[in-house]
Amino acid sequence: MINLKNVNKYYQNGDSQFHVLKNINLSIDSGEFVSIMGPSGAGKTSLINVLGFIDRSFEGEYQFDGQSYDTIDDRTLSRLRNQSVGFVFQNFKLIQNNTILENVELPLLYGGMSKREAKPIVLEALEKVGLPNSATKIPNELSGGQQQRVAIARAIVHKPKFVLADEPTGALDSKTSSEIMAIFKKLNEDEGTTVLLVTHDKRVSEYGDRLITIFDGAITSDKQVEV
Ligand SMILES: Nc1ncnc2c1ncn2[C@@H]1O[C@H](COP(=O)(O)OP(=O)(O)OP(=O)(O)O)[C@@H](O)[C@H]1O
Repeated sequence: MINLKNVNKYYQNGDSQFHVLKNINLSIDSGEFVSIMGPSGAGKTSLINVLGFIDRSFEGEYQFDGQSYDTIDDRTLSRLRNQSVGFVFQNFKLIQNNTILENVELPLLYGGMSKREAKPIVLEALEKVGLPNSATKIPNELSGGQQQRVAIARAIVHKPKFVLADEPTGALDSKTSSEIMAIFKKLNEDEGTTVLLVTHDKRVSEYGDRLITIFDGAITSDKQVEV
């Protein structure tokens, strides 16, 4: 599904260039659960931004489902992003003035669905993340762990090709982190959801079936995790 070939990325800082992604070659198949670990500044977020069709200013090739997308226009790219990727962030990024239902329905409405059509699909997604009775609440009425469940529901509601989770447990205590990771694991095992997860936390990374380590902009190891 995902195929990065010789990807290099540079940030321009005035006159100097910073080489943030170094010759990245990476293939990820549908259904995988991949953890990406590396120290702060290693380039994890930069890599996620390339993988999630947010950043296209890189050298090399990104083939997605066999197609190279570097020549498509910005509007098509953003449609591809909306349809193909579900994002989960460390700080949830929910819209505080909207209800949980309104937060989770957004990817479906972007895809052209009516609110009436979206509602049962949203309720099913909330059920999957263990929040069956929260649709009319607002994010502030929920705990951090519950808000992250809402963010996961929003990320999966439109059945994207893959979910990108950037430090999804970074703001949570260890018990809540385990609960959140159990949801990702269940989605991966029961629904075949492809999960790409960035974390600093070794215990969190162990939920994945494959562990990629990135150091100084380069992939330094990439291996299946023994069970
Ligand atoms: N827009 C930018 N312009 C210049 N340098 C940047 C920019 N964004 C990131 N960097 C630098 O690139 C390096 C990698 O950043 P990146 O955010 O990808 O790392 P990371 O592994 O995600 O780190 P963290 O775990 O702290 O989030 C860092 O040294 C950072 O300072």
